[in-house]
Amino acid sequence: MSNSTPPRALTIAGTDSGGGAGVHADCRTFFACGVHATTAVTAVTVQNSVGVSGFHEIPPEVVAAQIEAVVTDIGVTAAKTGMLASAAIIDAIADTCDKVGIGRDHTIPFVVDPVSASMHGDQLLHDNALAGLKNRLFPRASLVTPNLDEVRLLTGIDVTSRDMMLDAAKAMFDFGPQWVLIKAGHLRSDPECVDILYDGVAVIELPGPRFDVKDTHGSGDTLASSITSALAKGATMPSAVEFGKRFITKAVQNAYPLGAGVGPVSNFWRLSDDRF
Ligand SMILES: Nc1ncnc2c1ncn2[C@@H]1O[C@H](COP(=O)(O)OP(=O)(O)OP(=O)(O)O)[C@@H](O)[C@H]1O
Ligand SMILES: Cc1ncc(COP(=O)(O)O)c(N)n1
Repeated sequence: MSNSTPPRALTIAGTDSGGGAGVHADCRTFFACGVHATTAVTAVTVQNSVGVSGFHEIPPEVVAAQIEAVVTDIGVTAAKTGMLASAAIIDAIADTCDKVGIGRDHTIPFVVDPVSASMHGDQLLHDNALAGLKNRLFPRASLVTPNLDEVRLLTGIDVTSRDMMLDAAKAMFDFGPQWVLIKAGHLRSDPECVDILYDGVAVIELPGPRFDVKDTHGSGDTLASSITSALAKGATMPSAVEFGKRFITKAVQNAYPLGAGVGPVSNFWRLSDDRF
């Protein structure tokens, strides 16, 4: 007897030694969603609940080789990016995605989370890499998932109300992705957390409660990797994002304290159980 191969997702991202965000959050989320996790590590961060004190970049050719090794043998049914660190790594990823068939014009859906800094404000992407994100990755993306700080950095739009999120979505859409998801986590004046999904025509609101919690480390990664999990199983973009929104809402609700700083959202809320 042999069992069938499950859906496989690839995360192209940095590690978080504290285990709250990055590759760790992505792999846990893939696992919780019943998806086999594969990785292409871009950088190793020195990180805990208080912040990021440094990182070591992986050579671009090693990042490319990881992607190629995984896709050509294991095959992946969806891929996502997180921390990418440098322009050279972004170039290597874009070239490799074209080579192995990842992206909006290929069969493997590609979620690009334009991570620029940690929630503590520590920079995770060099300033000169923003052009690479815009010119090389966004046009290949099936979905881009900026938070409001990333929207400001990439488009100059300072979103201060729910109405302005559509302006942000339109400006991000002009960079060439198939879909845009604007995340409302940083719109703290809003009593709810309503994210917006846009494809140039449809505007889909993703409503959700706003929980009064301090432990939200890894929320962006967890949302993007739960969406990627649903895409890996063949979901359409609107239903993948609706699934992701349900997943992250429960993950924030079940966030837990860790260390002296900010704890992570729970990627394993679905598995919580009091039995061994
Ligand atoms: N306090 C909250 N209560 C409920 N949902 C939240 C809360 N904060 C963030 N979210 C949700 O979490 C997801 C990630 O949003 P956010 O805007 O915080 O992204 P991010 O800044 O990239 O996350 P990160 O904290 O990893 O940097 C979104 O779906 C958002 O609506
Ligand atoms: C390796 C890595 N990737 C992503 C984040 C962003 O997560 P957060 O905004 O919650 O700090 C991070 N801190 N570290």
